[in-house]
Formats: sequence, C-alpha cells, structure tokens
Amino acid sequence: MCSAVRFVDGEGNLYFGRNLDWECGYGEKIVYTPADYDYQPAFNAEDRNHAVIGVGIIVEDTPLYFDCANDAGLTVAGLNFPGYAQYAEDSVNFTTNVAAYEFPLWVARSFTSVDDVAEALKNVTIVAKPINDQYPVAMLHWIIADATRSIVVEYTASGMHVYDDDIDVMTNQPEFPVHRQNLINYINCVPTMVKPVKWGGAELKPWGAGLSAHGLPGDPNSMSRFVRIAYANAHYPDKQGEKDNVTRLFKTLSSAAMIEGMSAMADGQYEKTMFTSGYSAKTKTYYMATYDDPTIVATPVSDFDAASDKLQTK
Ligand SMILES: C[C@H](CCC(=O)NCCS(=O)(=O)O)[C@H]1CC[C@H]2[C@@H]3[C@H](O)C[C@@H]4C[C@H](O)CC[C@]4(C)[C@H]3C[C@H](O)[C@]12C
Repeated sequence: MCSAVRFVDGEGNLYFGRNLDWECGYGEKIVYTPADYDYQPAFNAEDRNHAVIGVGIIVEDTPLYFDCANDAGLTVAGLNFPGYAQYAEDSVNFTTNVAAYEFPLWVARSFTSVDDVAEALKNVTIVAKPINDQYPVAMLHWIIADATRSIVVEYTASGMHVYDDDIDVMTNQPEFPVHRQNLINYINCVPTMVKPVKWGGAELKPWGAGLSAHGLPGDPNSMSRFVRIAYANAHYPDKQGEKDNVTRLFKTLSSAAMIEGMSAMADGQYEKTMFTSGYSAKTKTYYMATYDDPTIVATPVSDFDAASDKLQTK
C-alpha cells in the first residue's frame, strides 16, 4: 500500500512525500531530468521543459517516476488503484493523450501549478500503453500538489475524475470521495487530554494521554491508513525550518508505514514500506529513506548538472 501527504510550513513552503509499500523494489533511485532532456511524449503531448527530480527508474532512456517534483514546486506521486483505474485502450482525437507510464513526468515537465494541471486535465486521455513488454501498465491514481493545494486524479471506466483534496493525503483504493466521506466516522477523535468522569458514584480516570483518539484505525488497509495519516497531518503543529519540517514529513508518513509481516498480498508476500521519499520546495531537496536503512538521505537539485541534456541518477 502507499500513502502520500502534503503540507506547508509557516512561510508557505511546500513539503510533499510518500511511502512506497510493496513486496519488492524496482531498482529505483533519485532521477534528475534536466530542462534540456529530449523528452519524447508517447502521443501528442508537448514538452514544456521543466526540470524534474524524483524517485524512479530509467527505461528506454525515459524516466519512469514513482513520485517527483519540478523546478516550479509542483509535485506528483502515483499510488496503486487496481480494480478501479481503467485507462483508455487507445488515443482519442482532439484530446491530449498521455500514456499512464509517463503521467508524472508529463505533469512535472508541463505545468507550474495544480490549477494549471487541473485545467489541462479537462481535455486529457490517459492511455493504457506500456513502455515495453517488460513493464506492464501500472493501475494507479495520482496526487498532485503545490504550495497552494492538492488534487487527486483518478481515471476510471467513467473517464477522468479530478478531486480537490482538501485533506492533503492519499492512499489506495477505493476512490477519493469514499475516503473523504469516511473521515466523518472519526471526527470524535481529538488530540486533547481526557478529563476524569463520573458514572454514577464511580470516578473513571483516563489511563493516560491518547484516549480522546480512541477508535482511530490502526490496521494497514488503505481506508484505515487514509484516516490515520489525515489525522496525523491535520494535528501536527506548525514547524519552523527545514530540519523540523522534514522530520514532520517522515514522522507523518511513518504513521501509515507498513511493517513486514503485517499484511500479505495475494501472492503471499508481505508488503513493507520499501522507501519513504519527499520533496522540500524550500530547499529544492529530495529526501529518501529505505526500509533497510532508515537514514534520511538528502539530495539537493544543485547536486545535478542542470546545463546537461542527460538523465542523471544518485
Ligand atoms: C507498486 C507501486 C505502488 C505501490 C502501492 O500503491 N502499493 C499499494 C499496494 S495495494 O494495492 O494497496 O495492496 C507503483 C507506484 C509507481 C509504479 C511504477 C511507475 O508507474 C513506473 C513504471 C510504470 C510501468 O508501467 C510499470 C513499472 C513501473 C516501474 C511502476 C511499477 C509499480 O506499479 C509502481 C512502483
């Protein structure tokens, strides 16, 4: 399973990140796509040459991003959405056609804000075209965020759906509106200290802190993670400075992290948080930690050669 989160610091700088929960990795690294990289969109999309940094793999000289950010502070992450995602079988005339594998790259290469993406998506077809035979089409939905807001993009049997994500988190299936509505079941959960009460003649005292959030779901399923990470994100106090905001990002994501052994997939393999990654628009830095090495490694955009036209990895 996967979970993603967005927030801004007191100065309005965007922080955005995700957990990648799966049974295996794909050899993913930090991939930098410079502005002058010769991006050849799969169909009729235009390349508008924003530089992009993120986590992904390179296939056929094309960066396949799992999550990424561009030089304008626009970020995007893909999360599993099987059983719901249904892309077009073929390109559709008079629309901008985007292959599912290039969706994060196309968004980050092309736009400067969530508003611009949302406007463009009114005339976009997402096509079920694989990059090659080795990598089948991944059934995903996406969260796209900037310093102003976030949206969730779901392409299903009924076409394109773009939702305003006013809660600034996303997980997996079902559709975003179901997750959003389900939050109402938990609005009794608050982070305050419960006071002792009297039931008849008996005084009942809380065990300690945390009782006011009793009922928050602790299990790893997607709807439960959505509630948990939404609660964590909504209640985390504002922080000053890069260090404390990166801590906030990784701690918030850890509230929805998958520990090996908790949840087996259909093939019997356990899911685990293969990596947690995220972007700070304040310092233009990508951060990443893996399951086996929780050290948060910082990779600033300035580590790469922006004048080159070649894909670069770290
Ligand atoms: C498995 C990843 C999603 C993790 C997730 O959401 N897990 C939830 C599990 S569950 O359903 O809720 O059980 C997704 C996110 C991004 C995906 C990758 C990216 O889309 C880039 C390419 C796209 C190619 O078509 C397939 C390989 C691939 C390299 C994808 C492999 C895989 O589908 C990834 C890595």
